[in-house]
Amino acid sequence: MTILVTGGAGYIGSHTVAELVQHGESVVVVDSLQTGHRGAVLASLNVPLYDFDIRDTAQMVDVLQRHAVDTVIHFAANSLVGESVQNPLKYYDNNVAGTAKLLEAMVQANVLCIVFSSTAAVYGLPERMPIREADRKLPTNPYGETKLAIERMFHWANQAYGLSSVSLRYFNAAGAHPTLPIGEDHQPESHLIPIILQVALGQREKVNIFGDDYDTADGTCIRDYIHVMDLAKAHRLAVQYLRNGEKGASAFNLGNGSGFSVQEVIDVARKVTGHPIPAQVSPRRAGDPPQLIADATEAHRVLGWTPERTELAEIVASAWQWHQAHPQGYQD
Ligand SMILES: NC(=O)c1ccc[n+]([C@@H]2O[C@H](COP(=O)([O-])OP(=O)(O)OC[C@H]3O[C@@H](n4cnc5c(N)ncnc54)[C@H](O)[C@@H]3O)[C@@H](O)[C@H]2O)c1
Ligand SMILES: O=c1ccn([C@@H]2O[C@H](COP(=O)(O)OP(=O)(O)O[C@H]3O[C@H](CO)[C@@H](O)[C@H](O)[C@H]3O)[C@@H](O)[C@H]2O)c(=O)[nH]1
Repeated sequence: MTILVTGGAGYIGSHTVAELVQHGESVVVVDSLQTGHRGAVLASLNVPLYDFDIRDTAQMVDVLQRHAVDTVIHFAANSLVGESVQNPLKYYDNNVAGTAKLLEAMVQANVLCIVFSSTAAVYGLPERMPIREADRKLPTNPYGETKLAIERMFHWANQAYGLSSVSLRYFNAAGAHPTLPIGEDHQPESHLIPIILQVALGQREKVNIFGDDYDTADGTCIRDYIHVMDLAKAHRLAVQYLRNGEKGASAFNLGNGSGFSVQEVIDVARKVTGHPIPAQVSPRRAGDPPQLIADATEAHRVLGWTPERTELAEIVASAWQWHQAHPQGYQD
């Protein structure tokens, strides 16, 4: 039994590949390398990397059959909120049409289990905190909208083709692998923690705080930061859940259940790095909800998932270790 990982050369995908390999799984990666890195896959030994687009149905069917794949983990997507507002069709094409093409290949190859990278962005402006899976979903940007459309696609594909799926709604991924040389390298970087650490490395002058007039204790946005290796573990458990014969289309939040403001993240990073990390308040970023905190009780109850690296200082220190060792990222 082999697991095919789309987007396995990307940030969360590569950590999940490493986790699977370390647990004795046979893994194959399909990644167009549009934002991923060959080196991120090379770090996990003996994992074949096929460099093609998930919309190439013929190649996908061939790889699914050749490697006797039983489950797909699907990370491949575009995922920049701001870009999705500027260019929504790119997101509908790569995320929604891309997933439709992937499912077409899976149905042809009779591979009927998928674990999917969904997001807290499906909720939009949440009706209550912490957020539960059944809460209202009204995305505030095309990125979240495409992820929600894909979740709905799984529902209908279940009815029509018997596809079983688990959608994992991540909150804010951060941190890096504790031993292998893999970590976060997005070009350009838009995520808060790596940006803060680039300031500590002297690569940026300061961090911009996007708004300090939100209705939160210190006025800055609150997020639920979750270590990338805890996300990786959840994918391994979700595959197990499907292999145990679970049918249908389920969805789980993945977060620590505690929120930290942008200001608090900067303060923690100052302690971890020993750098003053200059910060300045700038205007709000369009589409940012004030607060996103997960209720991940269901992932614990159903998948048996318990995050292990829950302290924010530990998560920031893990990212800091990677950025110090790889100040220019993968350099590919
Ligand atoms: N980073 C986060 O905090 C976060 C939070 C919630 C959800 N997600 C979701 O998790 C997934 C992974 O995020 P990431 O931060 O690791 O992103 P990433 O950009 O590092 O990884 C995505 C990978 O998919 C590949 N890819 C994209 N389109 C492809 C295509 N058409 N065919 C083949 N390969 C393709 C890219 O080359 C890249 O390697 C995404 O689906 C994203 O929407 C991320
Ligand atoms: O230079 C920066 C960058 C970010 N922020 C703020 O920091 C917080 C976190 O931002 P970021 O790291 O960009 O993450 P999010 O926008 O919360 O989005 C992430 O988390 C979402 C789920 O919560 C996922 O859907 C997205 O894919 C993922 O990028 C937000 O309040 C931002 O406004 C700043 O103040 N300054």
